[in-house]
Amino acid sequence: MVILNCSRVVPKITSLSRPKFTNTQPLVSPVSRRASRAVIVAAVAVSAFSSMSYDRELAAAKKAASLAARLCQKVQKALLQSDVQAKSDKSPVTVADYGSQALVSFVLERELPSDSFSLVAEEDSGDLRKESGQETLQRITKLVNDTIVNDGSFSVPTLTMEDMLRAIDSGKSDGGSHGRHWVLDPIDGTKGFVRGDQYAIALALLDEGKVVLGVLACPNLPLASIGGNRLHSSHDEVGCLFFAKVGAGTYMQSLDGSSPIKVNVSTTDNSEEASFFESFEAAHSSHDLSSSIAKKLGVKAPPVRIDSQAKYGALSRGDGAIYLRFPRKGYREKIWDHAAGCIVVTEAGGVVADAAGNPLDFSKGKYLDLDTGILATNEKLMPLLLKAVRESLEEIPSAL
Ligand SMILES: Nc1ncnc2c1ncn2[C@@H]1O[C@H](COP(=O)(O)O)[C@@H](O)[C@H]1OP(=O)(O)O
Ligand SMILES: [Mg+2]
Ligand SMILES: [Mg+2]
Ligand SMILES: [Mg+2]
Repeated sequence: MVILNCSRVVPKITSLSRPKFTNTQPLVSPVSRRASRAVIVAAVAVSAFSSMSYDRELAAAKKAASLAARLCQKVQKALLQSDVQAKSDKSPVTVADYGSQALVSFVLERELPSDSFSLVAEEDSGDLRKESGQETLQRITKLVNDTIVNDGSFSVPTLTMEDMLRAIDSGKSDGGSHGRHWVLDPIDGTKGFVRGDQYAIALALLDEGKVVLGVLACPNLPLASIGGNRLHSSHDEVGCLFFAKVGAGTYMQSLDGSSPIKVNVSTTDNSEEASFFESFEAAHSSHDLSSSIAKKLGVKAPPVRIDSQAKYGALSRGDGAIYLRFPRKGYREKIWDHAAGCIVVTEAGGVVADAAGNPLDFSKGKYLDLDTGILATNEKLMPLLLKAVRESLEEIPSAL
């Protein structure tokens, strides 16, 4: 049995050689201006949804993500090596990914019984329906039932293995531009989860193709800032719940249930003091490209490398000012990897765009159809960032 070292939950911070560049002039090209305008037009369109309240949905989403976080914490604390299985794409998937998805689906359906329910989620029950998946399915069923019983707010008979398969498969919706669809990554950053590092339960709601609310539960993220050169200790209090509703701002509370505080992205317009986030896994995002961009911007601080949409959460409270993500050519971004994080950042005053400056479009089904990469920062830095991205992509196209 492998027990993960759970005291090692503080994100690892890898250093980057200090750039010597002094170029800080914000020479905004017409293309960058057009791209920035496109993002602003999209923001105005989203404001049409601000009049809706979505209060019930947000309360249900917070409850679902918090309970799923509890289940995941329990599994991460005593992760059996045999919990890690290979899916066809070779990514590790654990009983916690399935359990989290079943639990979120169960809670949303219970809390919002009158609504028609559509869920676009990462996992499916295919492997669990095979003979070889029976033991795993039993363990998932026990985990979910234990979590529900411990919570004490649902009076339901014990859920069966068949209930579990149904709950997981209710995440088979394709989403799209009509009606409402929940979007779920039951564990975002599974590699971080398996390593004992950062991960997130990411849940969002689409209404007519727009993200109208998002919740990010980050069980291992310190409540205090992880930005800059701050030193972390294993005594830092961890466990953050970020939530955002269209037109209503972004808030953070502890997963233990403290009062929410409003959070805002960094307001710096000085790119030299803008530290940035990127994937821990170099295979998920080109570190060469972000290093080149950082040099052009004159960024002095080393990158903060952590797994999952915890990066969007940290950005939304100003721990750093930029998030860069450049997957290898051919990788297709999924909506559940960005929907919750995107609204958490935009409602905190940030901007999220692809490498051409276009806003992300969540209305096209499971995948995001985008140009090259994803960037998030504040409105003041975005034009400068887009220019640095364009130049770096021209200089080192082989980075992707
Ligand atoms: N080859 C890949 N390139 C880019 N992203 C990937 C790749 N494989 C998995 N992912 C997904 O990228 C996200 C992790 O991003 P990051 O590296 O920023 O933490 C996760 O959603 C992860 O999926 P999963 O939800 O299965 O963990
Ligand atoms: Mg996965
Ligand atoms: Mg993911
Ligand atoms: Mg996942």
